[in-house]
Formats: sequence, C-alpha cells, structure tokens
Amino acid sequence: MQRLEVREPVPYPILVGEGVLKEVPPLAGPAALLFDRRVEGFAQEVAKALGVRHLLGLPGGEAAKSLEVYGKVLSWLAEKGLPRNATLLVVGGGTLTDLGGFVAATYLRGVAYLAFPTTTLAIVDASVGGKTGINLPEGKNLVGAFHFPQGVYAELRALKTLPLPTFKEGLVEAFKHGLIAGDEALLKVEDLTPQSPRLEAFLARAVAVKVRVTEEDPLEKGKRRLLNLGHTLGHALEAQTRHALPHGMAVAYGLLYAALLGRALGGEDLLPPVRRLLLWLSPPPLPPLAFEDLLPYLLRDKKKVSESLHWVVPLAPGRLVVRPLPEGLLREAFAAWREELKGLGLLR
Ligand SMILES: NC(=O)c1ccc[n+]([C@@H]2O[C@H](COP(=O)([O-])OP(=O)(O)OC[C@H]3O[C@@H](n4cnc5c(N)ncnc54)[C@H](O)[C@@H]3O)[C@@H](O)[C@H]2O)c1
Ligand SMILES: O=C(O)C(=O)C[C@@H](O)[C@H](O)[C@H](O)COP(=O)(O)O
Ligand SMILES: [Zn+2]
Repeated sequence: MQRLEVREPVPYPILVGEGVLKEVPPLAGPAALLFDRRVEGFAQEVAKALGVRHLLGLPGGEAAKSLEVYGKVLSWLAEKGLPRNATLLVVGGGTLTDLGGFVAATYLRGVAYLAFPTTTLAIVDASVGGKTGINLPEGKNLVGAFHFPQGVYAELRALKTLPLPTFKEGLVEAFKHGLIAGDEALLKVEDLTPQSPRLEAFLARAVAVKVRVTEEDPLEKGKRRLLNLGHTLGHALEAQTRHALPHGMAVAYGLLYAALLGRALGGEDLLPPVRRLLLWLSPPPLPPLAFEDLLPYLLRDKKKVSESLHWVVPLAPGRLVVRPLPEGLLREAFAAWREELKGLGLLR
C-alpha cells in the first residue's frame, strides 16, 4: 500500500493499494454516501466498514455532472436532514467525485467529504487536488468550486470490474503527468494492465505529480494550469460530441494537438510517444471536424484571460509554457492534427 500526505492548502492523506478501508479513521459525525451504481458492491462494503446508513446510487458518466442530478442530490441530503457536521463519502469514478465534491462544497455552504475513487482516472487525477464541478450544455466543468477532500482512499480491488478501455483512459492523465513533470516512467503506459505488479507504484507516482503541482498552486493562479495540458481541445471535443467521447480519450486527442503546437514553437518532437499512446488506447475515430465546429467550445475555456485563450504547450518533457497563440498557428496545427489522425486511422 502506498501512502502520500498532502500538506497544502489543507492536509489530507491519499492511500493507494489493497485493504485501504482499514486505514479510514472513524467518522466523527453523521454521514451519507454517494455511489456509482456500477460499484454498488464496493460501496456497500465502504458503508458497512464506516457505519453509513444513508446511501444514494447514481449512474456514472458525464450525465451525473448535470444541474439536474446536482439538484437531486442536494434535495436528498436535505430530506435526510444531514447537518453541517456531516461527511459525504463519494464512491465512483471522476464524474462521481467531481459531482460529489461539488455537492459537498455547496450543501449547507460546505461539508466534509472523503473520496473512494474506483477508476484509474479518478485515482491519478480527479479525486486529488480539490477541483470539483459539473457541466453545462455549453461546455465542460463550467460550474464548480475548489473544495478539498479530507482523505482519498483508492482501493485497487475496486478496479477489478473496470472495463479495459476505461482502465487505459485513466492512464492518459498519468501520461500527461509524465510530460508535465518530465518523468519518463509515467510515459510508459503501454505495457500496464490491471494485473501488473507495478500498477500500485505507477498510480502512486502519477498521483505524486498531481499532489506536487496542486500543493504549489491549489487555486490555479499559475502552475496548476499545466494540469490542463491537452484539455483545451479535449474539452471541446467532449462537448461537441455531447460526451460520446469520454474524457481520457478526448485528452489523448488533445495531447496530440498540444504536441503539434509544441513542434510549431520549436520544441522537441513529442509526436512519437503521443502517437504510441493513441495507438495503444485505440479511441473511437473522430468525425471530420472543422476548426469552426470546436471554436465555440474553445472560447469557453477557463484559461481564457480577457479575450485571449491560453494554451498549455509542451516544449519537452518537464518544459511547458502557457501562452496565447496566433489564430493562424492554431489553424495550421489543426490541419496537421487532422492529417495525423488520418495517418493513425483515427478519422472517420
Ligand atoms: N476534478 C479533477 O481534477 C478532474 C481530473 C480529471 C478528470 N476529471 C473529470 O473526471 C471525469 C472522468 O472520470 P472517469 O474516467 O473516472 O469517468 P466516470 O466516472 O464516468 O467512469 C467511467 C465509467 O466507468 C464506470 N465505473 C466506474 N468505476 C467502475 C468500476 N470500478 N468498475 C466498473 N465500472 C466502473 C462508470 O459508471 C462510467 O461508466 C470527467 O468528467 C473529467 O472531467 C476531473
Ligand atoms: O486538476 C486540475 O487542475 C486539472 O486541470 C486536471 C484535469 O485533468 C481535469 O480534467 C480538470 O477537471 C479540468 O479542469 P478545468 O478547470 O479545465 O475544467
Ligand atoms: Zn482531465
């Protein structure tokens, strides 16, 4: 079992491994548990271990991150009369931890929450660092809050039911962390499987990158923007496809675009590892999109400063810049991106 201690802006532990439930301290007050129905068995185990009686199951996926579901969960907590000293436990993938974290941030102006991530993506990224939120039809994560968990407990036994494509998707965010930190070991995702003996150490290494960045800049005033590598285009693809393309796959497509931007700015050629990532991931091929199809979504990116979009561009592993770019360069890179997709057999 791996244990990391986050220190800033609030201290909380992150445990990754088998048997982590034994490490959760007893709950101080009343509690409620929100879970993804696909992991009901594990959620029952968590509830039993911690003596939680109020449970609400929801379908996972982006549909969970809607104003409608958000309102439904708030009303459920209010009906149960959960007080301000209650703790919300959230069991599921990144969509559940984003939704549940946001509910915890706003119910009674904020209650404590514990995350029990059940996807690789939620373990290495979504459950850590306090970004919570939901989507609007206009785009991804347009409503949210920073609200930090009191603990993150990643029980790897819960991954046993995870479909292989979803397992792989989470490792895209680990690959992203490898590019950000210049950690070559995190770029080697292709030979990882749910059975790999090195999985636990690999996941913890990827979490450590997220912890370092969010400790340094918890509220995304500067360095934390690096964690958005691949996300400006990725989020636009998710929204434009009405979430037919899931997050990790969209980010992988976005990383390819980011690598092309890096090459255009004179950076190292990062295309070979990103191409390998995409071939291994094998995401659904994209329709023949035009730059204009994505533009409305790109313009809602939260890194925009006044009228100017800011792009996270990798110049080499561990060397990234965040800056505005001329539209001509963005369009040229988009044309090159489509050519790349054609070459990889990823354009319909
Ligand atoms: N807050 C953050 O810092 C942050 C970081 C990265 C991603 N995200 C968000 O996370 C979301 C993506 O997370 P995700 O990839 O975990 O998606 P998800 O929560 O939709 O889970 C993916 C699928 O796996 C199912 N599932 C979950 N755990 C399972 C298990 N153990 N066995 C079988 N099925 C299981 C879900 O029901 C869903 O169908 C996106 O909304 C993204 O925006 C947030
Ligand atoms: O934690 C962060 O900061 C990130 O940007 C991590 C991303 O992987 C994640 O998808 C996040 O939800 C994106 O946030 P957003 O602010 O771009 O909506
Ligand atoms: Zn992400």
